Amino acid sequence: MTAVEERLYKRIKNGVGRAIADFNLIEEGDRIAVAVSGGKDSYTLLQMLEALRRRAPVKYELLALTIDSGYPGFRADIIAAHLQATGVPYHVEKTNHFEIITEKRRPGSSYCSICARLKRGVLYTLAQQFGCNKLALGHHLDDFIETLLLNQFYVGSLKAMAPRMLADNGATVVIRPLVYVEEQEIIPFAQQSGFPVVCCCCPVCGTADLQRQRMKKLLAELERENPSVKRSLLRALANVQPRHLLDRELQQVCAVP
Ligand SMILES: Nc1ncnc2c1ncn2[C@@H]1O[C@H](COP(=O)(O)OP(=O)(O)OP(=O)(O)O)[C@@H](O)[C@H]1O
Repeated sequence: MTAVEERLYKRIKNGVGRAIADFNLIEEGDRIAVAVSGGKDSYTLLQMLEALRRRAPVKYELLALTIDSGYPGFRADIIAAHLQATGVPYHVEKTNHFEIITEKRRPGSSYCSICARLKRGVLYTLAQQFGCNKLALGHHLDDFIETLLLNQFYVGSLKAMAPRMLADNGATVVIRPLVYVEEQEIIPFAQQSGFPVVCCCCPVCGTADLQRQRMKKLLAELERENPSVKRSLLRALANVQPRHLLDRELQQVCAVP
């Protein structure tokens, strides 16, 4: 590793360590399922959690989980070979999601959201089946703030993502240890690490989610004027001033007598 590569590796690892500490993401005895899609983010997540595990005073175990949704051309074998090489135990689950979505999707409904919902359900089930109390997902800082903006611009709600939350199944704790890591750190890291990134091969791969693309573009424009705009938006999520919002339920909580 060159000095520059080493610095990037340490910066990402420190960011993950900080998130773990700030949000109590990992505790003694945890068995964590790491959702690995074959994309740069979840490969990075797995590498960081495994590097930290080897030195952590807290004992925890990892299991990598990959869902093969059945899209023709999806190279689950490439992911499996990589996971095998990392030494982390893993499981690849083949599903018939492609068939289900093709048959059941109503015209106009979002392909990505149905696909993500189906995958999430299987990930929760598998985590429980394999005795994992937590599920780690590869969402990073940009995902958090793009979601924050999307919800404000298009949904009318003030919410982003949770770094730690109890899943709908009431049993699995979902964690997002890359919350402090920017996508522009992950891209060169994935390249320098030689991760075998594979395409999900779904029919809308790379063309979907135009609103998210719009947010990315907007943030890139703003960043040219203010290079710390993304960090500022992330800080805003940790610095909520309920008295200066319009939510009437919150107003009752903070009501001035
Ligand atoms: N097929 C899959 N198998 C296992 N986990 C998945 C799969 N698809 C998505 N995930 C999990 O959900 C997270 C968010 O999914 P999304 O499709 O938004 O991926 P992404 O932002 O492109 O990230 P990545 O680079 O890891 O694919 C991923 O980082 C990963 O942890």
